[in-house]
Amino acid sequence: MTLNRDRAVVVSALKHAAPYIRLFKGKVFVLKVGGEIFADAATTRTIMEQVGILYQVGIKVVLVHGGGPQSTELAKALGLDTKFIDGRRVTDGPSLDVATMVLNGQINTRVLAVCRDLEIPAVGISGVDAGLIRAHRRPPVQKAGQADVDYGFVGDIDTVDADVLRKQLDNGLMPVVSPLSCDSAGTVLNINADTVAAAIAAELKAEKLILATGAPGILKDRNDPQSLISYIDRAGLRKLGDDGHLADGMLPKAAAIDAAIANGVSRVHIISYKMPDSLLLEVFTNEGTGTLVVDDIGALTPAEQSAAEEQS
Ligand SMILES: Nc1ncnc2c1ncn2[C@@H]1O[C@H](COP(=O)(O)OP(=O)(O)O)[C@@H](O)[C@H]1O
Ligand SMILES: CC(=O)N[C@@H](CCC(=O)OP(=O)(O)O)C(=O)O
Repeated sequence: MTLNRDRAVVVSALKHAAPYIRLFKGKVFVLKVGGEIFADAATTRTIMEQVGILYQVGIKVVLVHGGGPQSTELAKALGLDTKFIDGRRVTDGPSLDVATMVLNGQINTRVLAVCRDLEIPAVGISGVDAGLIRAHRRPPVQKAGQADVDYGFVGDIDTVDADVLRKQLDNGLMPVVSPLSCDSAGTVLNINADTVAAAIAAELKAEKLILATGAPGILKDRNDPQSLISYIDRAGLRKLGDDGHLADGMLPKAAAIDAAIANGVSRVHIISYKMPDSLLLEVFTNEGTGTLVVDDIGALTPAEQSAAEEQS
């Protein structure tokens, strides 16, 4: 009896997923996974198993990883100070070495090793490889009433060469991208991983940009995990920022989301890796678990619109 019920559940789940598989087969998804997720072998495996399913059903996945907490940890072990301003790391020479070791070394390799075990044919790459990301060093930023902020070796993106990734995707490989980048003279630059993922998603004209993080999604009140916003549009997200509801790592994330949508990515999802199966639920069901950001709430499907109305 239980066996029959289990079989029925499996068959029903597959039937429900079938339209989404049909819709997304061959489409490009850019998935950014925050470094916190890779701090633990079990959470790493959980997210990568879900990535493996996306890959197996024919979605062309580009995985961009972070590594912020690990860079902070290594800097501390080396006796280096860490400073973030508006969610971006102030990166002096020694901090850049740390970021290089952590992002291109530790985290990228860790993800590739799990992919080997899961039989996902993944290739490690960073913004420095070929001409993937061309950036320039961010000039000192002026802040009203304060001294200029020099972020050091932090880059702002000029161009993304999507062909570097397309060649891999077209050959059935899954690029695993470290956000480290460089300028045309070969100066290595540190760039926030959400910023990199958004620029890549825009250049690849991705179907979706998915940001997996530790927060449940975008919160109306950042101290209240129950205040999750399920749907929001660009104007709403900007207002949230203007009203002071976004801080720390959510600042570059919100800027990246805004840039991705402005450049043609129609759906950006923020999901929590702490929610079981959040990636699969977001992709293969109509009821996501995190926040969906679109250009204009009016552009949502009727089912999504009624859910958005219920929420407001
Ligand atoms: N309104 C908000 N909603 C959700 N998270 C927020 C908000 N404002 C600030 N945050 C902070 O932003 C963090 C997410 O950014 P970050 O830690 O940089 O994640 P990641 O490393 O995954 O990119 C959350 O864990 C939370 O502390
Ligand atoms: C300039 C800047 O802030 N770069 C980030 C790059 C890594 C990153 O974004 O990692 P998470 O996604 O885990 O936060 C940093 O050094 O922390």
